[in-house]
Amino acid sequence: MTSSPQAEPIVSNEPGSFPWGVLTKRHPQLIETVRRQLPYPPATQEALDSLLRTLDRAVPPLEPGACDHQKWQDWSAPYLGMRWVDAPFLWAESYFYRLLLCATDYFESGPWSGVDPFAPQKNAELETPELSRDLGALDRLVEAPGEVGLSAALSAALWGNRADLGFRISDPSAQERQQVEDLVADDSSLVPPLLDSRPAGQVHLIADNAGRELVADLVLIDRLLVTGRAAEVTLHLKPYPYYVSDATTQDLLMVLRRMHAAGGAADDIATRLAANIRDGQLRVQTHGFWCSPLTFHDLPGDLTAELASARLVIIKGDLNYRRLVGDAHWAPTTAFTDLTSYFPAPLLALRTLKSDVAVGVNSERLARLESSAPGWRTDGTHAVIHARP
Ligand SMILES: O=P(O)(O)OC[C@H]1O[C@](O)(CO)[C@@H](O)[C@@H]1O
Repeated sequence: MTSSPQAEPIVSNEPGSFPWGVLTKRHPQLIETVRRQLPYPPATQEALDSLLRTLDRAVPPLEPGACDHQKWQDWSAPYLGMRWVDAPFLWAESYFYRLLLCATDYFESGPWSGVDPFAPQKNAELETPELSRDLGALDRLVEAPGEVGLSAALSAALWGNRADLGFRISDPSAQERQQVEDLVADDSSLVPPLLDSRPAGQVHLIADNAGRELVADLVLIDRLLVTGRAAEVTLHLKPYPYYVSDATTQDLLMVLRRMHAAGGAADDIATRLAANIRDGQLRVQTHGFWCSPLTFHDLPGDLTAELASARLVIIKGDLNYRRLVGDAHWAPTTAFTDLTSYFPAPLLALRTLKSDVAVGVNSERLARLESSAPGWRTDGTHAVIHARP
């Protein structure tokens, strides 16, 4: 009998460690940013201040009557009352974002209902020169022939994951650091054979960030549909704001609008995708699970059934990757395929590394990384393409 690999969950109580920095520095900064960027009334400012105060105290319960209170009560019961940094990192981050939405009355009826506290940051990104440059470059990408075009679209979707606003809050220089094109692991050669068995099948893309990353994801989706490599695509978005820049339906609409406004190939792609949404070839879905503090080992039955029929599930970003393999101190040489054998469909993970989890790295590469690039796991310069047929 073979046993599944095991590892200790990542917690944040080691001063100076990456997760410690997220919980003790980034989260307070984020509360400040939200408070500054939107003109919240006094009661909301007080709720945000109160959340800020709890961050170096005990983890508080969700208010009774809050949306999904019972679910969060179940997920949170083991950790309420302990220090934030002693709880599993994955759970603590997720719960922080849930409390932030509570503090800003996101789920309450009233004037602030459904107002995205991260909208100013997301909107600003849509006006950056970097995004304009990405949109302008699409004119060349659409002309690239089959394999070259697919590979360029995959690469753009991979590196688009660097554009993550939460990450930039605590590390503003992250975008200036050079990306390392030599991937830490690269299974991209497995992708064409996975897609090309006939007839074309269903592809699902579990999205990560809005803005630049979502533009790249939409270009990849368009490419798959236009070239007949996917018969239909399902795009999974977050049902509500999460981890600062995670993409919601509202963000999708903003991005499509920005692409239309750019003209050229960007406009053509947005026009095709809007038509695909109208005719059902591109389905946009949200599910509460994507904003839960759980790993994909706990995918609910409806999502498992849906993903099981996919030809390929594309999983974007760092957080989804942590949820896929488990947010634990794996030995980096642990096989990606072993950790993901439970997943109900063939999968492709596109991730730039922005947290400590690392798997599927061969031992020579690992030795080189450890000696020459000590920040490789967390500084956003390195990336992996992992596939499991
Ligand atoms: O947007 P992404 O790629 O999922 O990255 C989010 C990541 O940012 C962090 O919040 C901190 O870098 C990680 O904990 C998380 O995995």
